[in-house]
Amino acid sequence: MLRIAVPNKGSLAETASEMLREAGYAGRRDPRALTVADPLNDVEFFYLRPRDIATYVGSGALDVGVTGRDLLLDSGSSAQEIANLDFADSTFRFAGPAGQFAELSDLEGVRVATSYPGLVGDFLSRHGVSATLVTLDGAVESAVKLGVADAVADVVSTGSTLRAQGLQIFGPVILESSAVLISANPTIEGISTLHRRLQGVLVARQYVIMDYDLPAELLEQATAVTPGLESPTVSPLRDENWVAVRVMVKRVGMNQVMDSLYALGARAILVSPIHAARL
Ligand SMILES: Nc1ncnc2c1ncn2[C@@H]1O[C@H](COP(=O)(O)OP(=O)(O)OP(=O)(O)O)[C@@H](O)[C@H]1O
Ligand SMILES: O=P(O)(O)OC[C@H]1O[C@H](OP(=O)(O)OP(=O)(O)O)[C@H](O)[C@@H]1O
Ligand SMILES: [Mg+2]
Repeated sequence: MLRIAVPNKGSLAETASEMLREAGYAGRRDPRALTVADPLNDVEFFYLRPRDIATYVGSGALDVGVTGRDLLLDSGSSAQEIANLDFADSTFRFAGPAGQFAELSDLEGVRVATSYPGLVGDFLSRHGVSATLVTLDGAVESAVKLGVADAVADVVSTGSTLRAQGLQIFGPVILESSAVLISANPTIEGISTLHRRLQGVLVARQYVIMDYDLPAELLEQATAVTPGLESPTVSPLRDENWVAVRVMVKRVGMNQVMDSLYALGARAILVSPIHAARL
């Protein structure tokens, strides 16, 4: 039975559980349950703090888990990233009071507040900067105003939390993060099925099926607009000057693709969602 760690709280929890449900696994009926058995799929879920997941998976106590790339690196765990799950995208950045810091070397000797001392400490030492880390649990952006640090290093998504505290990003990007699937031993039986199922959910979320009718002589030009993942399916129509094309298209930008196809001469352009996929 594959033992899977799932975030129980925070930014990762809801989407992780949603993706697993869409992939056909049992979810939590009781939102406070710590474990859920799913004998039909031969897996058992353990709902844990996202920060702790890399520790459980790295030690081999659990086989595989969902966490953030930033949390994995911060933990120093020996678990490896086996797939990008493409949600909870963020960047990890330094920030300070507007105008006070311009580059990384300005951090020499100052106090930097963070909830990710492992990640930030490694980054600073790799770049030869020595600063004093002030480790906080959260709401790190308040640390400067409250006088316990001179700068911060934290997760940035829209940047509105930083702005609201009068802080400005500076220096290099510490890390581009997102939710990831991790394991200490990716060859464990069952992990590849879980991985493929989650990839299927990502495809179903990111792509649509596009069908259209097209004068046959325009097929090369239309294929340049919608190349598909491998190659479009082309079927004959009763009118032999026309063909029907079926192809996968990225959901983002699909309206521009429809406009381009229409301008080229395609008609009856239809879009349908993908409910599940195995590529
Ligand atoms: N605003 C955000 N946008 C995108 N990802 C985020 C955001 N805040 C945190 N994350 C990501 O969520 C993960 C942290 O999850 P965690 O549950 O520890 O923190 P949280 O969502 O900040 O919850 P809390 O701080 O309330 O415990 C990290 O991988 C981090 O990059
Ligand atoms: O760039 P933004 O879109 O503003 O998002 C970034 C903020 O979101 C997270 O905070 P969270 O709400 O999890 O609170 P926390 O600081 O207590 O972790 C993160 O720690 C940042 O503070
Ligand atoms: Mg947080």
